[in-house]
Amino acid sequence: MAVYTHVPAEEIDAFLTRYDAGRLVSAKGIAEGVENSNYLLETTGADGKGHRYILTLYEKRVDEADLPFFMDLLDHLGARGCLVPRFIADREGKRLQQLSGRPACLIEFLTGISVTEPTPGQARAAGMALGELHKAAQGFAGERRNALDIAGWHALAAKCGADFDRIDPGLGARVARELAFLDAHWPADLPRSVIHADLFPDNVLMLGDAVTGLIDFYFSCTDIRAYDLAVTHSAWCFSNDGATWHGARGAAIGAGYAQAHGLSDAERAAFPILCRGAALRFLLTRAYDWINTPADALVTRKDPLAYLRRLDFYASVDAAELLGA
Ligand SMILES: Nc1ncnc2c1ncn2[C@@H]1O[C@H](COP(=O)(O)OP(=O)(O)O)[C@@H](O)[C@H]1O
Ligand SMILES: N[C@@H](CCOP(=O)(O)O)C(=O)O
Repeated sequence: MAVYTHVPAEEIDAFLTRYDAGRLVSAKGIAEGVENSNYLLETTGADGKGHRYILTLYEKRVDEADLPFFMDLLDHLGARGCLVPRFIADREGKRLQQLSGRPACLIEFLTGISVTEPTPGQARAAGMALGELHKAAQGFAGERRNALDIAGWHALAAKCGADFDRIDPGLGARVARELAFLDAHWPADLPRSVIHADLFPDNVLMLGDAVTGLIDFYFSCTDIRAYDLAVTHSAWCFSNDGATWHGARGAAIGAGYAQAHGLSDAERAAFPILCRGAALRFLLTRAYDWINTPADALVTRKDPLAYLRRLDFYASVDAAELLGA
């Protein structure tokens, strides 16, 4: 669940008076998500016809100073046809507010559901949506360093230290070996751009095979563009526990991305290494959370070993296996 800050309905109703959004009809905490507190709001709407919004309160992991980057990025992408939610400005033009002591924003609600077992058709649509996002991101002037780059992985691994082996005996040594491999082989000259960096199925809203929204840009940053495809591949092409590889989804994601954006020979050749990096990144953040989240916390911890299984798979295959011939 992800409602860390509980906001009384009266306070949300008063908050809404700053906007042309109507009066509050209902506010429901959203269980999905792990980073922020999210509410689904129903209001009477400025026109009395009823309207839905997302209210997000930013918790400790999102730095308030980064919010203008995310807001400008979504404006840029939205203006170029990407289905992304806009941050809504109040009557004074302010998009960032304070609510219950937290930075808070009112955000456009997008329809659609997140799939849990994507079909190849849905994987293809996700690959296309990522390619279109990368195309639309061209010309975006904002930049944000990826805190979870290779240096960030080293820092996280150091913080986990001896605790890795409490998760799985030998995990610390496996992570150290992988970091050494990636230090030696991480590509230095692939094209970089703004990337989403967390395009998991729960961050893609769909109706059937059609993408209706891309959400949760709070990890977006500037990094190797094809690394974003590797992150998406790692999230969409396996069973949740990482034990089963779905090759048809991999080929579909690759085909969708190639159609919408294109993938160079150099990006394709580096793809298995980029996937190893992606798998290690999520293994590390999940391991850190596993170690540091009390077992009785309200948020559900995600299994780091599901990403160790992906990592082992990526270390054993080539690009043709991952993306189709
Ligand atoms: N703009 C939106 N439109 C519709 N639903 C949304 C929107 N933003 C968030 N949600 C819902 O809230 C959930 C959590 O949002 P998310 O941004 O992934 O949270 P977190 O940053 O805490 O991981 C999503 O899985 C989705 O169900
Ligand atoms: N996608 C990450 C965790 C981040 O959660 P999100 O709800 O912000 O996508 C993972 O699965 O480890």
